[in-house]
Amino acid sequence: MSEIDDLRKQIENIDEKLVYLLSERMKLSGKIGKIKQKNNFPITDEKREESVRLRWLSLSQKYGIPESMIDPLLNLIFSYSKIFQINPSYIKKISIIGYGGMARSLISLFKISSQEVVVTGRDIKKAERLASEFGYAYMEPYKAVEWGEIIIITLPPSGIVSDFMKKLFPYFSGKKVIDILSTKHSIFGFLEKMSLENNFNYISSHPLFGPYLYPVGEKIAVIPSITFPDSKEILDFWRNCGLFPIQTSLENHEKAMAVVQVLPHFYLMALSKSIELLAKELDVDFSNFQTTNFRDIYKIIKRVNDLHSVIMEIQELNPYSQKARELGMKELNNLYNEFLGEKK
Ligand SMILES: C=C(O[C@@H]1C=C(C(=O)O)C=C[C@H]1O)C(=O)O
Repeated sequence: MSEIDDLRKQIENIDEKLVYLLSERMKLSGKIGKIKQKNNFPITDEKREESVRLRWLSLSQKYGIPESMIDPLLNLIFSYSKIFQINPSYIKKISIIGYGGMARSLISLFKISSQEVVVTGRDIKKAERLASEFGYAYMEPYKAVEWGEIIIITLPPSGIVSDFMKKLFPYFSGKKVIDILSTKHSIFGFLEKMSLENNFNYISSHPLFGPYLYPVGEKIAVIPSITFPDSKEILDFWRNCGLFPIQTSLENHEKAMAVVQVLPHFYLMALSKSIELLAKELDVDFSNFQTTNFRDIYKIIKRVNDLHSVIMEIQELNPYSQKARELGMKELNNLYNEFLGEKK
């Protein structure tokens, strides 16, 4: 056996141990998941994740492994560890109207929590493609609505008030209906009215995460309406699928979104543009000089740019947007003047 073959054999032995240890770690995580479920604790424990991360960092120093390996490895381990903590205790029939990124994200969650799902929408091809990605089926709109116990509308505001939906609402009678918009302001009132007129139970939800796969342990805001005042069933439903639901009111939700979405997006859009302009004006190619902080910020900027239409929708529709932007401008100006003052 050549020396390389011998070393490769040793690597294979270690790989087997690594995979075995990963499976043992996942089993322990699953046990913790059962205890959390019994006590209604959230799956994600950020404090614990931070302390695990710090421990890994100090171990990486001890054993001479580059620190930069730790974050990507641990992020992957945490997300799969949390998948092992989902213990669905019941199965629901869920009809998804729409086939965008958030529909995909939620369907991935329904898949790993063993829920029954059909996908529907105006474009049969797109709905079929999304459904089959997870081994689910397409159903035509009226049938899907009739089949589902829970109807989740994942359309943008313009889709919710469209003729397509207006024709569909009469078939919603007796169903539990959820929208997932980031800005509820005008649409909440519209859907509440539709639910009164068409005799369905409307409860709004807002996933507090982006359109990525398997968002286990993430939070989702739940806002009851007149036709679905007791949110317990839907809080339970989201918990059963691996999310951490937070009940709130329409007003409180919009205020919170002004703080966590409107203001940061506003700054990030301006930052994105200013970075581009400054580099042009200074005539510098900075791509080889990205610091770790800059790389992280740039990743976020890229995500914000990728979600441009949703982000503009939030800026437009959130009732506290103008206030958030005014305050943001004022603070930027104050900071600017402070630096001017220091120079004098
Ligand atoms: C396993 C747990 O659940 C989650 C997964 C963690 C892990 O894989 O180490 C840590 C914290 C939690 O977000 C736990 O709470 O300990």
